[in-house]
Amino acid sequence: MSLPEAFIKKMTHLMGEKESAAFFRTYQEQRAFGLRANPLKITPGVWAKRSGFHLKPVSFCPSGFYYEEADEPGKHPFHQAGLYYIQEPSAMFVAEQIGALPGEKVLDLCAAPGGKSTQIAAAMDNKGLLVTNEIYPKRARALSENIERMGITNALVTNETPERLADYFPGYFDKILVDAPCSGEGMFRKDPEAAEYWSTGHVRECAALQSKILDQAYRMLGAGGILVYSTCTFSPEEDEQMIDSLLTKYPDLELLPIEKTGGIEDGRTEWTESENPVISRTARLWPHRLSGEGHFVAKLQKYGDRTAQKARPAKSAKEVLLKDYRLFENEVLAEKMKGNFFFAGNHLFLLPGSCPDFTGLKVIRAGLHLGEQKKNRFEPNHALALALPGQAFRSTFAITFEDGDWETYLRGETLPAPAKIKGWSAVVIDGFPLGWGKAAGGILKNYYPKGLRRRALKHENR
Ligand SMILES: C[S@@+](CC[C@H](N)C(=O)[O-])C[C@H]1O[C@@H](n2cnc3c(N)ncnc32)[C@H](O)[C@@H]1O
Repeated sequence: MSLPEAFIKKMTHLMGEKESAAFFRTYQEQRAFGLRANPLKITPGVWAKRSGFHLKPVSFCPSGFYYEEADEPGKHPFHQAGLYYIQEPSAMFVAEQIGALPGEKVLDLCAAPGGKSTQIAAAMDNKGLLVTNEIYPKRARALSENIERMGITNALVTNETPERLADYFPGYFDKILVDAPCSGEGMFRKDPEAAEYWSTGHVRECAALQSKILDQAYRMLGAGGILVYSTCTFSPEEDEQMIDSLLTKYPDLELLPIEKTGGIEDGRTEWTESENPVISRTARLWPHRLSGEGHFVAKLQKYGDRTAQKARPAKSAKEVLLKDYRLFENEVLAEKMKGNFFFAGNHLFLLPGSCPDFTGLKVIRAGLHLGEQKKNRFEPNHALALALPGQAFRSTFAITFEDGDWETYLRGETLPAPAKIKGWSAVVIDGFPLGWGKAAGGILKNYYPKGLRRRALKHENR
């Protein structure tokens, strides 16, 4: 592939002749492909055995695997069932650094399409609150779809600017990830368009934007809280220099060490003006040092005792309004749902535990979308099928990968149903829910969402 002249010159100057030669050689080689098993649905070990793909573990992510391009995991129905997320291998290192725990309040500020958010949510085991935000509406919708597919029930998906979010949540979060918009130098192999768009001016613009986003992240971080900053670019202006100036601007931030294995290297102190040795605590993932693309990661902590601020809790719907839902639940689900129910118009959600009042924020998904209250009846949402295990449904319509009915189902067509299956049934592939169907008179009506039908059958690497 062809690289911008000014980029070649800059990297050669920074790295020296010998190292830059090894670095540039990677652009002639094929990149590595990765996917991450979804522990909310299957343990990584079991997944590796069942997948049928050619998998090798990613050393720095316990649920991560390299796959071979010919495996085409984006076309497999297990992808639609949310058993894994296709993700560039180096990117998997970032969310591991957050160390999110069940019950915490975590923010992913620049989250679409959701690679890191889905990894963070898995670490939280759907407990606590994950605010996952994206500034652009279309990308926020893609993020929301991925949150749904992976069976995540503790997320508020927001479509806000960092400024508006910070006005709403000052000092609120235990942990924040800023996976910043950047000049994307580390992704030139994966996304050659980024190379066409590259210029030294664009690097400067990105750095200015990142600094503003970090200011807002700092405002939202509680005392004692952890902030992880990452980019997929090599430019020191967006990486070490960004962290150097952040430490000067906010003396109550401390740069924490990152454990580096599997070819991950220290950040380059010598590429900052201050040459502050602490900068070496940051991490660089280089394509010539490991099997993956370029990334930079820094982990910081705000001094002080853990005193993240509290917010007013969201108001929950009265039980009397849940009558039709409860009838549906009684008929279709094996167990009764507990927690804070919330109506947005006719749509019913089960909110994440300790969910704050989000009136006034642009929220496009609030916890688990249970379904829609229709006239005198309740219709389940796709998210409900994907959030529960196969055993959670009283009636299931079972298909297998081998029988091929999954293709008919993902195209949105009806299927012949055995007479014993009646009403709402979860369509399960090899035991894993894929979506809803409704059986009557020997036919299974298809409730696979229209917007997903076409996409479900073509390869997508988001
Ligand atoms: C590197 S991508 C995030 C990738 C994502 N974390 C993942 O793992 O899938 C950066 C995101 O920042 C968003 N973004 C762009 N401008 C922004 C801004 N001014 N404030 C916040 N986010 C912004 C982009 O739309 C993009 O989705």
